[in-house]
Amino acid sequence: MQVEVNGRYLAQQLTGQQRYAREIVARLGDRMTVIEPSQAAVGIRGHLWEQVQLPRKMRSSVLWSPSTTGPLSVRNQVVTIHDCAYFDQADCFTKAFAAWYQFLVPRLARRVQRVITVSHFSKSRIVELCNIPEEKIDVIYSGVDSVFHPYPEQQIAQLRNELNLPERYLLCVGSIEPRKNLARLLQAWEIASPQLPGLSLVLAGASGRVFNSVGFDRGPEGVHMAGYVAEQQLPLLYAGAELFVYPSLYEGFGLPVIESMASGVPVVTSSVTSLPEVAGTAAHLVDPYDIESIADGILRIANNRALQKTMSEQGLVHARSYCWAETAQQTWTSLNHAIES
Ligand SMILES: CC(=O)N[C@H]1[C@@H](O[C@@H]2[C@H](O)[C@H](OP(=O)(O)O)[C@@H](O)[C@H](O)[C@H]2O)O[C@H](CO)[C@@H](O)[C@@H]1O
Ligand SMILES: O=c1ccn([C@@H]2O[C@H](COP(=O)(O)OP(=O)(O)O)[C@@H](O)[C@H]2O)c(=O)[nH]1
Repeated sequence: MQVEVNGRYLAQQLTGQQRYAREIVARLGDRMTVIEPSQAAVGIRGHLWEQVQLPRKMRSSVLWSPSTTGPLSVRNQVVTIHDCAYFDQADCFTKAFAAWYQFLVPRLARRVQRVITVSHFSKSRIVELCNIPEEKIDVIYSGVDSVFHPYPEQQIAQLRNELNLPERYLLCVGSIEPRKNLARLLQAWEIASPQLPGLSLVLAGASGRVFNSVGFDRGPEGVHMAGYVAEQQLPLLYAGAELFVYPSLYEGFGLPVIESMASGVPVVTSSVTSLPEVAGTAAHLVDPYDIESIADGILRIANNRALQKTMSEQGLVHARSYCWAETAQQTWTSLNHAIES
């Protein structure tokens, strides 16, 4: 049995949802046919393609939509809904994006055969906001690519040269958008940085059409905005960091947390939404709405080499429980469950 895949993700920049789709398709490719849109199918054109052209291109009986949206006319479908941020954090997105997702996703969730999601936190929000029974949803954790691991200093130094990075840095990776809480991170950095001589903060990620403003254009002094970092460079960027700081307000999973743990870097992240579930006991958790709490988390770890080493070891062990091959296997089981029903 071949499953057809909604390939709208192929026309989008690689962030969390697109990485998820790509990693699973790479492992189940022999059993899947990806229906590809044209490269121009982004934004509204992408949604039109998904609703109108994609159903016409389908041949087999089951469609998997891996990135939260899918065609409403196709009932024989499994959709992976990553989060409900367009409801719970609607202000972080443009009005049009939030309104369309609020209209589309609950209807889609009710129509399709099964729903997959990436954390128990997201499952609870989908049950409530999309009004579907919890038995219809499979929770399947995302994985981490084997390219994320500790690297020798020589290779990291080469990347620092290429990207013109500071010698010693704390890192945050994520789109430049309000949900990632960068404005509070910068305020916390202002409090913490005088006690961290020689350390800079590096922010990696791009802004996007669908997000509201984060409230600043340039990072203040001591903050290096690296822009979108190509995936070939990302493993070294993580591995070179002394600490990963990710005080996000809302995640469905939070791939960068596991990517940095797999890179051997200690993590400070938020105590809300999916992040405590995904980070387990291997990260230091802070209140993302409290600037002092973020600054305190940074200082506790950045100033303590012994704690950094312990957290790095704990993170490396914890990250091993997230594996794309396992994610793909469980996804196939869920798809088969839908096919059989
Ligand atoms: C970085 C970020 O916050 N991503 C969110 C966002 O995803 C964007 C969305 O899927 C866009 O889709 P569309 O073509 O329908 O406008 C993509 O273009 C962007 O590349 C994505 O970043 O919203 C998702 C839904 O809440 C969320 O899961 C994802 O983390
Ligand atoms: O400059 C960047 C910023 C992010 N990413 C990748 O984009 C994904 C972001 O994951 P997240 O779960 O934060 O997804 P989002 O909420 O941004 O969609 C991660 O796999 C990152 O490695 C990347 O390749 N380059």
